[in-house]
Amino acid sequence: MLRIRCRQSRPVSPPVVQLKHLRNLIEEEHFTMPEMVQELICQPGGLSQVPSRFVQPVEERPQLTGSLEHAQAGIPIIDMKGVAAADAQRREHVVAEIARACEQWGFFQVINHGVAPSLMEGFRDVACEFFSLSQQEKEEYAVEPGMCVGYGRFYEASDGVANWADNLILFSYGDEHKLANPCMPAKPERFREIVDKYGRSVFELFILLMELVSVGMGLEPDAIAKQANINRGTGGAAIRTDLNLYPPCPQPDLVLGSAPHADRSILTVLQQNQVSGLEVFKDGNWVRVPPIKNAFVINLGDQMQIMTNGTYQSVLHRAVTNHAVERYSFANFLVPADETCIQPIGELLSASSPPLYRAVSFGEYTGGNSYLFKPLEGKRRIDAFLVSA
Ligand SMILES: O=C(O)CCC(=O)C(=O)O
Ligand SMILES: [Fe+2]
Repeated sequence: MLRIRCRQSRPVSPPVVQLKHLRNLIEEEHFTMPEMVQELICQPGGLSQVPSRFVQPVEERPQLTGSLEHAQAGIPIIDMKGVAAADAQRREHVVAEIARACEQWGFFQVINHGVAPSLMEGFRDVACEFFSLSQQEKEEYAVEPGMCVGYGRFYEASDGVANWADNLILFSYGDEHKLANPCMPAKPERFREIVDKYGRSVFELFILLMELVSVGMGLEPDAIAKQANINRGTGGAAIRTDLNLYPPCPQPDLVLGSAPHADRSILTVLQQNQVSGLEVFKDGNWVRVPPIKNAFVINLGDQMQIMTNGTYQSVLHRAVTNHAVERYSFANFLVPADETCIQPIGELLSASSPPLYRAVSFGEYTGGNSYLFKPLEGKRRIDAFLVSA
């Protein structure tokens, strides 16, 4: 595993000024330099206490031992081997397993999913190499005003509690897939090439997953993709990829790497390194998702909950940190074009099963990505789109 290099801290350094844009976007009244966590922990003499802006209120703090007790509670692990081939029996079996996982968990892991292990490893390597660049080099790709991609601290809440995480956000597939975007790192050397390959391969997995979920609901294989207007290469659908770095934390029981949230995507496909930290809220407990090498963690996003008219739910999850070693996660979010209208699939509706959610364009749903910079109004945005709301 690549280690993060600590650089000398730089009390005043011109490149950091670029991060001022972040602050403009979050409209803080008082200017406080958003410092990357990676820099924070590299202070001379080390960091023994986390700054107060990272400290969660008591009720939100992770019960790290409690979470571990539930570690074996069993997020389903589904072997997708052979499912893309013409083996009807195998496909039926996997469809049933996915349907059960969607119903009971909203989360599952997949192995033998079709994305080559060497490509997953290549992606992990370039992502870790990016975070190992000097602060100055990384900040060449700092988020720009009005943009939702680049290097920064996207979920830094202006009046909430900050996540113990640094992020690099990019589009790895689709019309928005701008390899030429100035915020798309050109370093390390193979970064763009690997992101491009990875994005294409993960997109194929998304298509396959949507088919299997559709069939499991008794729908045509393309029902979900059609409803969300997801097509290969056209239509504005995209994969947004968040590269999350959670540096080791001196007080992991006080902070969260990622505060509880549900994803706003259709589906999320996440790769994590061999350090656990992802937790899913299930029956009142936080359940740890154990890392499995070259597996993907799949979860249903809010758009899936709307399209399935609530049959499947997007589930709250969070990331916790630890004091010993950095954790990485790379989350790919399948998102429709902003103008795509998301609504419950007609075939799932009847007189006894009326639409629970109103039709909403994805752009309206995300509110122009303002959620990247503002604290959540409650954890479940989806509730605002209930017909009864
Ligand atoms: O780090 C993780 O495992 C979770 C990240 C996550 O939930 C997200 O990026 O939406
Ligand atoms: Fe998430």
